[in-house]
Amino acid sequence: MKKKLLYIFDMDGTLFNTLGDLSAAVNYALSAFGLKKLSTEKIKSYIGNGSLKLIERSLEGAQVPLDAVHKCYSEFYAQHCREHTEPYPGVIDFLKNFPAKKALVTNKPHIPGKELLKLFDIDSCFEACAFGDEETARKPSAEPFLKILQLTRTAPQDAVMVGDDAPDILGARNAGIDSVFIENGFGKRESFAPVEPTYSIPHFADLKNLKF
Ligand SMILES: O=C(O)COP(=O)(O)O
Repeated sequence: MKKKLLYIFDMDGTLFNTLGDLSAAVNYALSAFGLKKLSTEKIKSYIGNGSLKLIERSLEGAQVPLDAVHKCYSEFYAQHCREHTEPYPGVIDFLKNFPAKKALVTNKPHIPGKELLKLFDIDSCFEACAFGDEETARKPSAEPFLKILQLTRTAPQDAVMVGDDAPDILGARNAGIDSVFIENGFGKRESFAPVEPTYSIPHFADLKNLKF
């Protein structure tokens, strides 16, 4: 297989362990509307398809206004997205030193997304970024991937998506891009079975040893 020229990364569960801050923000919003808090494991299973979907799933059918809870969540998370969040081992080194182009396709909204890139001083590592609240459809649509390929002038066969969840693996497939599944992120293989990722690695730190 040919060397990949462009690595496209997912954010939550791939570059960063954001679970602590995402859970705190979900539970803050649920409590503000008089609802019971959820376990971190439960919230983890609801992450992946953007912040509105995260809140819709977390409401578990409760009769409260979705938009108002989402606003409450988003305001809190924007203020508190840096408290427990850390990059996974090997992430910063790979982004700063691996000799390939890098881009981001995340379903995370741009405000906390950009905040984390700045916090860890990696915003200049990416040639192009697609966030979850932009005009293009979110993963698993092919749209954000096609936008990134166009912006970086890369052919699909020269790119690879690195992600931990169904929207990443399915979105890459929809765009005709190979994928690498990170096994210790937030997602589970069952969520995209019977589709298979092109490659699968236990941890992000294994990425630099992957031979295409
Ligand atoms: O915000 C989400 O729903 C998930 O974000 P991600 O695409 O970076 O995993």
